[in-house]
Amino acid sequence: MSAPAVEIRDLWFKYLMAEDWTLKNLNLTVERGEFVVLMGPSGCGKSTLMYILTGIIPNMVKGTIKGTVRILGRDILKLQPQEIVRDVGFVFQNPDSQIIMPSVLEEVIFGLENLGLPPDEIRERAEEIIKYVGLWEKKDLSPWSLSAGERQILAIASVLALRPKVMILDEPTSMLDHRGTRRVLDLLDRLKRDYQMTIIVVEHRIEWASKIADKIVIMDKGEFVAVGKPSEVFSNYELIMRVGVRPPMISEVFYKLMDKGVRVDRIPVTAREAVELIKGRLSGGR
Ligand SMILES: Nc1ncnc2c1ncn2[C@@H]1O[C@H](COP(=O)(O)OP(=O)(O)OP(=O)(O)O)[C@@H](O)[C@H]1O
Repeated sequence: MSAPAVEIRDLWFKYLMAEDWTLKNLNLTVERGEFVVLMGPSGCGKSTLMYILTGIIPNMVKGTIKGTVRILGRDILKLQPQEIVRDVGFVFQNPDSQIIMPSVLEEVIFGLENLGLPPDEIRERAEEIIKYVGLWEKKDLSPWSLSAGERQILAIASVLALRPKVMILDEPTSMLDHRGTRRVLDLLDRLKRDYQMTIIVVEHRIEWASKIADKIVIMDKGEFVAVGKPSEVFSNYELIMRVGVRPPMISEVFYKLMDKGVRVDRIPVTAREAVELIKGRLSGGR
């Protein structure tokens, strides 16, 4: 039986100069092909966890770590960054921090050159991925002539070209306008559909997350306080309110109905689920 995509066991982390633990006793299993959305208030430790999953901690940022983190069965706390990038792709909040080459095509080629592939194969792979993400018309342009959303798509394409088995994205839409956000989220939808890639993304767009996520992980003060399907996590009204994560709008409507004394069998997380619930109730009442 193959190992899960990610296994985090009893993970604790404290930054070098910090007094308190930033991550406290984290445990999580992400199966291959799962789409996980990580949420939580600012400063709760989301980026810190992403840095551990990608090897930035402990290779570039130091601190005290306890516990184990296995990706595809390998203990990544013991691996060098170049060994980790074989399996794990990382996309930062700010796409501009990853761009260095003068054209879109060269940018994607640049990352592939480190893999030691024959030049023809590098070009083929780069062209294929640029077409897939919809930047073909712009392949010869400077990355700096693209919109911020397109630059983030380019950053994702450069990582995808390396064919990672696990993609980690830390708030990839936080610097984008509505249109840029839409493009990035649509691309993540397609990656899930077309490649069943294991994806862990920090993202606050709750309506989108509720539709796409296999698993939602809610973090608060360095701990995982809820892990489960969107419907399980958002049905926990008290917890959602305590942590201060905004639930899907449709869930909020049903919380309010509950407050008014209406019997609610289950909290829906999408409009479609709500329609089914209401339809069931109306036809049952006839
Ligand atoms: N290099 C560092 N040294 C010491 N403390 C740090 C360091 N980097 C982050 N922290 C602290 O660790 C805690 C968690 O930060 P982190 O960036 O992981 O949170 P986050 O949930 O990603 O926040 P945000 O949503 O605002 O990006 C914060 O209290 C932060 O101040």
